[in-house]
Amino acid sequence: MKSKTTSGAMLEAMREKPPLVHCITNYVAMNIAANVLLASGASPAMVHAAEEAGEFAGIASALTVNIGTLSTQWLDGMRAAAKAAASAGKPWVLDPVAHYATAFRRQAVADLLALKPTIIRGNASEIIALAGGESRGQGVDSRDPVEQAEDSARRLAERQQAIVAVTGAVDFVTDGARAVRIKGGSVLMPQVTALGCSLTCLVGAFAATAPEDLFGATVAALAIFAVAGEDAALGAAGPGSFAWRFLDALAALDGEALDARARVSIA
Ligand SMILES: Nc1ncnc2c1ncn2[C@@H]1O[C@H](COP(=O)(O)OP(=O)(O)O)[C@@H](O)[C@H]1O
Ligand SMILES: Cc1ncsc1CCOP(=O)(O)O
Ligand SMILES: [Mg+2]
Repeated sequence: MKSKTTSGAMLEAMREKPPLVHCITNYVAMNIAANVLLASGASPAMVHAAEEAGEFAGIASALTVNIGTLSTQWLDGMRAAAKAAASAGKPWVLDPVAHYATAFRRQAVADLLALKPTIIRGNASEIIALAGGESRGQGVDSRDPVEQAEDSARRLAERQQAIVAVTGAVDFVTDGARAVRIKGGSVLMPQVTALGCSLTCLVGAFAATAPEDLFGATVAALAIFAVAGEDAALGAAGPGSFAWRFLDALAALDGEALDARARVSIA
């Protein structure tokens, strides 16, 4: 197997040996997220029941947890899975969808943060609020620019000892010490529901492929979304055709093209 030092090499390694990714995501995202992982080369499994989520996390190579359509039973499954992943030393990714909206979500996210996610991926409003700032988010949608979330992301990464990815027009990734920005994507992406949730699952897939370089894995997932988003926007008539073009664009990208076209810069 080639060394996994670039986003493209990680993509090729994932396709060579598709990782089993345990996704606890929401009802809205389940189908598109599974298709995004398949198009990228990973093997998704959407498993959320409290009775089996802990056991399943022991089988999978990485876990992703998303609170988009939360219930007490789902939360029990998330906690069991996060504990199992953490105790097995497997990476797990948290997507704190609209965590600022209700007391139930705020408490759920506090419980999950205590279980030490290795990576946190959210939009700018979610990351600002998670770091303790005033966010302007409305429901699941961000109303803050990523630039305004960069300091929050750095603080959150230091506090949680985690990698934090903030997405939007220009994405930002930090582990508290290092930071990069990733350009690309399309204005049509926030017009298609659950693309952010799908990206969180894809971060899990890259983390499963390159657990020795979780920062690089996070960047690789965001970079393939950025490049495939640009490709899908060419010729898309609107959000509907963008959505299926995006899956095709993910599947069509190879490692060499990803490395040649990813626009990643040190922040
Ligand atoms: N204005 C934009 N221009 C280009 N890409 C965008 C834009 N807004 C979001 N994206 C991309 O859409 C994907 C989902 O991010 P985002 O919309 O921030 O997440 P969420 O759906 O959780 O709110 C990411 O790949 C991000 O880079
Ligand atoms: C619309 C909606 N409602 C609850 S979860 C969800 C999907 C949110 O997806 P994303 O965070 O990727 O925009
Ligand atoms: Mg989201």
